[in-house]
Amino acid sequence: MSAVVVTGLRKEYGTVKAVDGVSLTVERGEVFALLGPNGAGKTTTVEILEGHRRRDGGEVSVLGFDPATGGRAYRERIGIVLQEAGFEEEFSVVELVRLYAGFYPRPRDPDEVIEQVGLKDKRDARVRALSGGQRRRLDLALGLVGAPELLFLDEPTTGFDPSARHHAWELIDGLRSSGTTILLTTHYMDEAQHLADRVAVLRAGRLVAVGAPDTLIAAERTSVLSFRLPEGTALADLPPLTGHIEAHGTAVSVQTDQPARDMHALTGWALERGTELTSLTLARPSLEDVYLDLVNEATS
Ligand SMILES: Nc1ncnc2c1ncn2[C@@H]1O[C@H](COP(=O)(O)OP(=O)(O)OP(=O)(O)O)[C@@H](O)[C@H]1O
Repeated sequence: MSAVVVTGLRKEYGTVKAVDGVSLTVERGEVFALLGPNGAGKTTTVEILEGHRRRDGGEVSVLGFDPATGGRAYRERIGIVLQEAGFEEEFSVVELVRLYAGFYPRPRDPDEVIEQVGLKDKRDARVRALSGGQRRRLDLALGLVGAPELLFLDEPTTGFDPSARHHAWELIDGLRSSGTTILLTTHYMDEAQHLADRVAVLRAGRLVAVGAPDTLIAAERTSVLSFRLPEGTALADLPPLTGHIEAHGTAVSVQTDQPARDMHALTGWALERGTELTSLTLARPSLEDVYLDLVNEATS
């Protein structure tokens, strides 16, 4: 059984179609990232799955429950890490994690969770004395302490310093290895590319792509050959290339889906002329390139 099955999901606010017929499936044990520009409908979708918002149409099944009616039995099996959780400021870290542990039937050991999120040094610190990044780690600890089968992570590393981000990525990789299903939202494409088994790109309430990052990259974008025109040569002197050529001054880029052929033509041409192609690179597009293409295409 899949962890999440969504069919034809709809949510409207007045005339705004926040979610407009979204269908997707998240498999058990998968890390699934919802991507999309501000206002695309990510939070609305996730909150409906969490049981925090009512849907206007469509079917939703999460761990076999309808989140709208699943109640406590459902909430005990999921973990939610929100962007801005309001905490009891006077509690210490360990007190708060213990408090949350008490809400679940089979919680994890609070100290183990505190260590896992990298807050061991702050175990007895008051919440009000934590930095922004440390609060986010505490958010994560509170989401994990109930030993959830499915964890919702809303922009889990926003505000983290680079080393804290990498620590969070390792933690999420570790949760995946232990079989936890993770549904996350993020605006960081490198994060999605690193963590997610599959991503879904939402725009204006509709899905514009779903798939493994590598599959989307392979399907949507060509490779890019870049180099500088050798002195004394013009664009017109270049050999025939299969790709699309763009030039800014002497900087040339070729978008090609036949990189070996174009590279061969170009280097053969340069060798024949006895010139060097300085700063020649062949780059595979990143998920960010693909994402920008997808959300921009959808605008036009
Ligand atoms: N409570 C609400 N009342 C009215 N409109 C809302 C409400 N919540 C969201 N919307 C609208 O629904 C659309 C989708 O919003 P949503 O918060 O789901 O987007 P998002 O993809 O999570 O954006 P972000 O990346 O900025 O968090 C937006 O147009 C938003 O203005």
